[in-house]
Amino acid sequence: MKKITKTKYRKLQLILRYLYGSKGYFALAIAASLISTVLNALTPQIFRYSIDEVLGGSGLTYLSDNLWVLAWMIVVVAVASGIFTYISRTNTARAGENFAKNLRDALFTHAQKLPMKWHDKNQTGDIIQRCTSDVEVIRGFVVTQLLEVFRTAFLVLTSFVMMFSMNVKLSCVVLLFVPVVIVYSTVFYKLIAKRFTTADEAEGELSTVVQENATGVRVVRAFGREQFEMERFDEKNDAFAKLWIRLGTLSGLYWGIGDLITGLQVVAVIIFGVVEAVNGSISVGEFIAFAAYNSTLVWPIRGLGRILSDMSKAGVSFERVDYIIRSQEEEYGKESEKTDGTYPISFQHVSFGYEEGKDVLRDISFTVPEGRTFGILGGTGSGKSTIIQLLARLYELEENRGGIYIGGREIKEIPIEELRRSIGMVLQEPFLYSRTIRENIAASVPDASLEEIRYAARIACIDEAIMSFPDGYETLVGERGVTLSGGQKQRIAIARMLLQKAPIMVFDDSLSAVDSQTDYNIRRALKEHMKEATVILISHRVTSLMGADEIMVLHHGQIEECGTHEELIQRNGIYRKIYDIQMSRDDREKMEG
Ligand SMILES: Nc1ncnc2c1ncn2[C@@H]1O[C@H](COP(=O)(O)OP(=O)(O)OP(=O)(O)O)[C@@H](O)[C@H]1O
Repeated sequence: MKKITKTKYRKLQLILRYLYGSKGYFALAIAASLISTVLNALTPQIFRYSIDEVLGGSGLTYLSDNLWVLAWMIVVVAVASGIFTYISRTNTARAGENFAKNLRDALFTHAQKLPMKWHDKNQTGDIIQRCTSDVEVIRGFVVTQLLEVFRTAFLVLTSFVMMFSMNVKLSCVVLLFVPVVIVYSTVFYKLIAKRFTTADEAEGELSTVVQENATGVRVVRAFGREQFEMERFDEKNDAFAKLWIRLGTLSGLYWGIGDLITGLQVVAVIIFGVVEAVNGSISVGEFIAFAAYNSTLVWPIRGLGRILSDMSKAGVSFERVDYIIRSQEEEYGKESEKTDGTYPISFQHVSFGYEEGKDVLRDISFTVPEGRTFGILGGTGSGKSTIIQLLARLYELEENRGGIYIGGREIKEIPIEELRRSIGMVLQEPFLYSRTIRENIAASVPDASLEEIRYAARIACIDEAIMSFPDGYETLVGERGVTLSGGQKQRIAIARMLLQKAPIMVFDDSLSAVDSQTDYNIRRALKEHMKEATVILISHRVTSLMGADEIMVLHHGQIEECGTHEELIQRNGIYRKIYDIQMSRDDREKMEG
């Protein structure tokens, strides 16, 4: 029970937090809705007067002679009620849209700050769904259901006050049905909530399949996996449809039983009302007004069930959205004394595993003096990328598992933005936005001039290729623009990183898609123009690394050898073996000569 109250409180907190900028609209919507409810409650009283006082001829001669006054009263009440309903609806829509916008903003911003470990655990399709359809469900809850709860509670209160003022016995008959409807709604509320969670999860899985196939369309085609993927989609689609059919069946049952209860309530009011009227305890006008109140009550109370069931959906969506909001952001890093302006890198006895008990790096120690180039060579899965992910704190090093230092400061002590600003990275699989080439290169420095952009592109040996496109640097990348080769993408990513002018530069196998000659040209240009940077070069290719000041050979997460190219060649170990395999005699002569 305590837990339920706590989660309900949490939901309320969530709503209030993101209602900023729309509380006024919301308050106005509630006020207008309440006024319109009171106005609606007046109409049966006008009927009652018309019947008892005018038709019954028991007095109020002015009204008997001027029936049009009553007609006008009904019209005025209806128009006023309409105006207030309009005010309520428009303000509700404003409040709802504003709320949804705030929530989407918060989710997007928060998701940007969540650690890589979190992203590894959560599927993209599911995250997208939480940020879109779940937000919509919550918006619906705030806009419609929450307001409806206020309105229903007020309507029930007003109607019962009116009914009790006319006939207590008959009012008690109506009152008896209220708990029945509420109990039955709550039972369904629980059942529907459970099925909705399953259906929502299935939707997440379906979105993931669609998203994977859309992004990996080339792989699917290249491997002729269309049939397999279609079957996989059909399976998920079937499961999803079945869940919604089951949900529909349950809803059908809910509405059917609801109709039955409503029918019984109306019948009970008619039977008891007629008996009371025959006994003379209620006038005809009162009976008709009573029936009118009863019928205005029936739907909101029935609606209460719908609201509760919708609330159950919203409850699930709240949990799903809250899961993102509650997830811990990356640690920002403590404010410490400023850097001394140097950027040597040092790893001291670093061990790391993505999962507990499965270390992918074991006792790694090395130092890269400032302005030097450090090469890392190793087979796939040997832990090369992990080293740089730890350096940029994309993954956190656990306590007592070694230390990573830049300029003598442990990286945990460096504010994360400062740390990442000082490390320029070109990742193994470069990501380019569907924007122009200029915008893609300038992503690291949005206000860079075209001249600066072109300078970076020249070092990355891509300027010429870009200029050969009809739109040059304004060429669009991606689906609506040019399709770039893997090597072109890599070089654009290199230019983007160079523009950042970071004191540390990391190339994670980022020249793998360019030919040996271009690889060589880029490295030469880099050496010439970026003399001061501390560079980490990761590669499978010995030729890419042989110019480095020091080379570390990784094998299954451990350091196998370390030294300059010449030292490693002379040592006759694994480096020498790789060198011999990779280089044909001709190549060797070309490189050495
Ligand atoms: N996000 C992750 N979650 C779990 N395991 C991971 C993750 N990233 C990498 N690994 C595992 O860690 C090990 C080292 O991976 P890493 O990417 O550092 O290797 P690598 O040397 O860069 O390989 P490659 O040259 O193929 O890129 C691999 O066994 C890999 O499966």
